[in-house]
Amino acid sequence: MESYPDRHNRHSERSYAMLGTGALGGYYGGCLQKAGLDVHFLLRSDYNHVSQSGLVIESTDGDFTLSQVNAYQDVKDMPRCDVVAIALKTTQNHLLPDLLLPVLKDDGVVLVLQNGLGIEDAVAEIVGSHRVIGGMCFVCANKVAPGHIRHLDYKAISLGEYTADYHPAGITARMRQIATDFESAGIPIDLSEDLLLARWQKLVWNIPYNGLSVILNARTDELMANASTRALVEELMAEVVAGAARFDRHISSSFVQNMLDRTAKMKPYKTSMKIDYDLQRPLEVEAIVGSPLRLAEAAGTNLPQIRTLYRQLKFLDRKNQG
Ligand SMILES: NC(=O)C1=CN([C@@H]2O[C@H](COP(=O)(O)OP(=O)(O)OC[C@H]3O[C@@H](n4cnc5c(N)ncnc54)[C@H](OP(=O)(O)O)[C@@H]3O)[C@@H](O)[C@H]2O)C=CC1
Ligand SMILES: CC(C)(CO)C(=O)C(=O)O
Repeated sequence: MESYPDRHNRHSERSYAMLGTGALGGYYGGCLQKAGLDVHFLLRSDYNHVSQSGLVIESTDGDFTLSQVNAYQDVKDMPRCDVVAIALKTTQNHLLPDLLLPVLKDDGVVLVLQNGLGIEDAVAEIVGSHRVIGGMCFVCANKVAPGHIRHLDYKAISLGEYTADYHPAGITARMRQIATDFESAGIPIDLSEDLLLARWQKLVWNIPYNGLSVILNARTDELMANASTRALVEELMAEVVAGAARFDRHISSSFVQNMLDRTAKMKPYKTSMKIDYDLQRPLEVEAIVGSPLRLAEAAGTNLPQIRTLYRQLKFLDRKNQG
C-alpha cells in the first residue's frame, strides 16, 4: 500500500472542503489530497481516529494511506475554501445553513455531490444561486470502518452549473477548473450543459435500484438476474424518463439501456440506501424519490409506480427508525 504523508504539496490554487468524510467525501477528498491538493475534511464520529491516524483508501485503482489529513469537527475551525463539497447524506441537509457559510470563501462555490433532486435550490437559498454547482457521482464506495473507505467500482463525476429554475447554463470556466483538479486526481469528469437533465439522468439509476434494494432486500445483481424484478426496474426507469420529459428533459432509450447494461456488469452491489437501512439509519427517500415525484406530479405527470415505491419506502423507513 502506498503512503502519502505530505498534505502541503499543492498543484492547484484551489482549496477544497469536504463536508462529510464518509464514502464519497473520504474517497474523492483522499484522491484530491493524494494528487497534492489542499483538502480539509469535516468529520463527526470519526474525528478522533482520523485526526490521529489519517485516512485509508482501498481502491480498485490501488490502495493508499494518507497518514495525516486536515481534520475538523467544527466548521468554525476550518479555513474558508474555494470549493466546498457537500458529501453528507441528504438526511443531514437541515444542518447546511450552519455548515456552509463559515467555510465558503466569498468568491467560492458549493459543489453538491449528493444524490437526489432539488438540493441545489436549497443550497442556493443559503449561499446565493451564483455559487452552486451540482456533481452527479457515478461511484460505488462504502465507509467500512472509521477513516477507512472502500472504493469498489466506477468513479466519474458529471458536473453541471446551477441556475435559478435550472435553466441550462452551459459550461463555465469554474466547472473546467474543478474538472482539472479532479482529473489531476484520476477522476474522470463529464461537463454537462444542463444540470437538470443530468440530475434526472442520475435518478434513472437511483430511483429503481436504491428503492427496490430496500423494499426487496436485494443487491443489484439479484434485481438484474430475476425477470420480474428486472421488469420492475425497467418500468420505474420509464417513469423517471416520463418525469424528466415533463420538464423538457429528454432521456434517450440508449441512455436507459446503458444504465441497465452497466448495472448488469457491475460487481454485486448493495446500494447506499440499503446500507443505511441495514444500519437503521434514516433513508434518503425524500431527496431521491419524494422530491422528483412531487415536482413531476405538481407539473401534471402521474408516476404511479414511483408513488407506490415512495409510500413503501416511507413506511419501511419509519418502521426501521423505531
Ligand atoms: N457511496 C456511494 O457510492 C455514493 C453515494 N452518493 C451520495 O453521496 C452522498 C453521501 O453518501 P455517502 O458518502 O455514501 O454517505 P456516508 O454515510 O458514507 O458518509 C456521510 C458522512 O457524513 C458524516 N456526517 C454526517 N453528519 C455530519 C456532521 N454534522 N458533521 C460532520 N460529518 C457529518 C457522517 O459521519 P458519521 O460517520 O459520524 O456518520 C459520514 O461519515 C449521499 O447523498 C449519497 O446518496 C452518490 C453516489 C455514490
Ligand atoms: C450508480 C451508482 C451505483 C454508481 O454508478 C451510484 O451512483 C449510486 O450508488 O448512487
